[in-house]
Amino acid sequence: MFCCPLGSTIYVPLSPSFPTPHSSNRPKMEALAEDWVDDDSMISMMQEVETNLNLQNSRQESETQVKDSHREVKSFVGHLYKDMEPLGEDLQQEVEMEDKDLQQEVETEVRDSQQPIISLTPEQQLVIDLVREGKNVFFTGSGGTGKTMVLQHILKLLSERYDRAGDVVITAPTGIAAIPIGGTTIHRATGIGITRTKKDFDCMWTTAAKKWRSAKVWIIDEISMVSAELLDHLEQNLTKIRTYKPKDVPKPFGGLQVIFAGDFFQLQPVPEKPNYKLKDQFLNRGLAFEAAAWHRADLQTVVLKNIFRQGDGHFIRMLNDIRTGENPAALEDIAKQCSRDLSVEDGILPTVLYSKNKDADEYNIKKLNETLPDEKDVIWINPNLDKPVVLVANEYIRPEASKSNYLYRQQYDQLRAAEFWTHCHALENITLKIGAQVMLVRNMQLAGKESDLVNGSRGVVVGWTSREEKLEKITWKLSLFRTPKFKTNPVEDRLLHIAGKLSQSTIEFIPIVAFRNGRVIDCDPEMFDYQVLKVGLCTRVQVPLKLAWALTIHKCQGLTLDYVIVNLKYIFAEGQVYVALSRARSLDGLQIIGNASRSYVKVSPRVVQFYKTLARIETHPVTRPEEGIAAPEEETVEPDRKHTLSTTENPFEKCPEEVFLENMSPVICYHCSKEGHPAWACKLEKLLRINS
Ligand SMILES: Nc1ncnc2c1ncn2[C@@H]1O[C@H](COP(=O)(O)OP(=O)(O)OP(=O)(O)O)[C@@H](O)[C@H]1O
Repeated sequence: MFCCPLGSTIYVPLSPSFPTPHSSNRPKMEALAEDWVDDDSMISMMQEVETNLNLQNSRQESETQVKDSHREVKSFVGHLYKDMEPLGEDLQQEVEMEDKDLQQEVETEVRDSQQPIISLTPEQQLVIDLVREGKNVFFTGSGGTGKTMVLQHILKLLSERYDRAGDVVITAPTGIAAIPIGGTTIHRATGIGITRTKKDFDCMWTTAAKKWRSAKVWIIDEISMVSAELLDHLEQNLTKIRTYKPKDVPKPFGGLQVIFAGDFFQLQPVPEKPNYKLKDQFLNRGLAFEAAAWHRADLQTVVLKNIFRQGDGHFIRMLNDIRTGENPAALEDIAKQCSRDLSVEDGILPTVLYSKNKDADEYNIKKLNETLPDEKDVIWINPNLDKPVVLVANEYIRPEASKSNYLYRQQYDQLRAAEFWTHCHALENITLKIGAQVMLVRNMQLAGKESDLVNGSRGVVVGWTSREEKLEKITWKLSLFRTPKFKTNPVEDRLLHIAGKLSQSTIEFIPIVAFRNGRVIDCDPEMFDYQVLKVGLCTRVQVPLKLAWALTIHKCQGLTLDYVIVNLKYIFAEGQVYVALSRARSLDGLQIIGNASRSYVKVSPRVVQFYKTLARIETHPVTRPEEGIAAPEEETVEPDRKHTLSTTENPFEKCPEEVFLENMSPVICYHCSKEGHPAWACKLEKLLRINS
């Protein structure tokens, strides 16, 4: 017995009856049942919703859509299975003789269906254990130590523990960082919008107070880009919002469990320029660890030490020198080794990283316009397809409340307004043509090292295959698979999974992409999901590609790039050189252009000081890590305060001042820039001085 591989729920399309903010050129949307939901129940649900929403005009249209799409799914699957009788041994041999290539493809499918298993390092496991114990946690580490991956494990754990919408608030300072973890920007989650003055934080009371009162956990990824001033203002408001009974004792963050992840040696918040016309201007100053709120939170700190992105110890050491600023000349050393031009391998050009958006955008458009396919590299299936093809995504919204119409509408509106639609890494429209330089925007989870295609893997469009042709191929592979030779179920699952994704997309032509590791694959439309806990799911179905002639350094934070040119022109920010260089997997795939002066390596002394202090307060796992390549020791200071999993100490409960005294050394006032006191105490200090 077979079932459609995508689950068992109903997708509601973003249709004209529920206009979206950006629906202008979206194709006609289909509603598709993923499993065998009978037509009548689905239609009656749609009827109910629409009657209540006074959308009678669209009723007939939706009904037809539902019927059409059901018919489509059924005929689609029927089509796949019509030739599914197992082939006899003779016929099988004949097939093998006739079509070795196809046979190989099937074998690849078998291999790809075996998912690699990732085992966590002790430090990564420790983070998860501390979160499970309900501790406030900050975990950090160089680029590529698995911070994002650990967050994904944490999210899984928390989704099992909490079952109400809004229990876990997942945020990051930018949309680009928030979307991959299924989160939203801090400004949006707290309802403060664009903050120009301190008064703007009052919006939290009107827009988000109810939500924050019932929240249990707050996650912030890329914490290095959150300013101390922002964190303090939010924490003060949160504490007030959540301490509403007179007898309640105020707790840090109003008693929320907070989880912060990030690397302060990477990109930092941009302070606002003072505008003296604005009264009480919000200036976005300081780094998060300088906030009073940080110290109040009594964070358990874990430093992830094993780097997985790069495999070459020498490169890792040089990157670390640049990261910590210990040896800025390492930039010149890398530049010496990487100043040669990277060769064009199988038509794949390296991605150029620019500091400025304008440079990256201009370069991408110029290159797309210039690109003419090199005949020998092209797999032609339709000569007209040397023209650019615009691939338009299909988008679906799936609210969770299917019983209450009022709630359904509320959830629908919430999902429709999600930032996901603007920040999803797969674009609403993408224009490609043969020869276009592209990169993956999601991990392909294929087995074996050589098949490792991840978010950031570079390739070139070498041809197109039609959806029709693809479906025929899948049918053929399924029939081959069902011979005694290929018995394992994962292959069937995988093929049906691909078929399921195709059924959710109206994209007619699918790009064939040759990647640097030699794999040539059809980049089928993928489902990009964005789950709002207990509210529902937004899904964009699009090919997982984006143009990759150029990117900005800010947009590549978090990516692994295997073929990259770093343009050092206009490098301006602290941590920017490190972020750019640490995207590369190896020196072989890295080129540096521009004057590689050590003066470009900018590292904040406050960050250096902070990481020195961390060596004293970090929590250590009971055993030492064994996997990955250990980053060079950042620090020679012997840890004098080792915490283990059994630590129960909570200094804040004893006396807040003691916490500040213990951690005094990194505290710098973002208000007056002096060391030794947090900003909120600054005014107090001035007063004391005047009084004395
Ligand atoms: N325990 C592990 N075993 C194998 N691979 C791992 C492990 N942890 C992380 N990785 C891999 O290392 C790569 C980098 O991980 P990830 O992007 O989570 O790092 P990061 O610390 O968030 O990097 P950055 O700071 O640059 O954003 C990913 O491909 C991830 O799958």
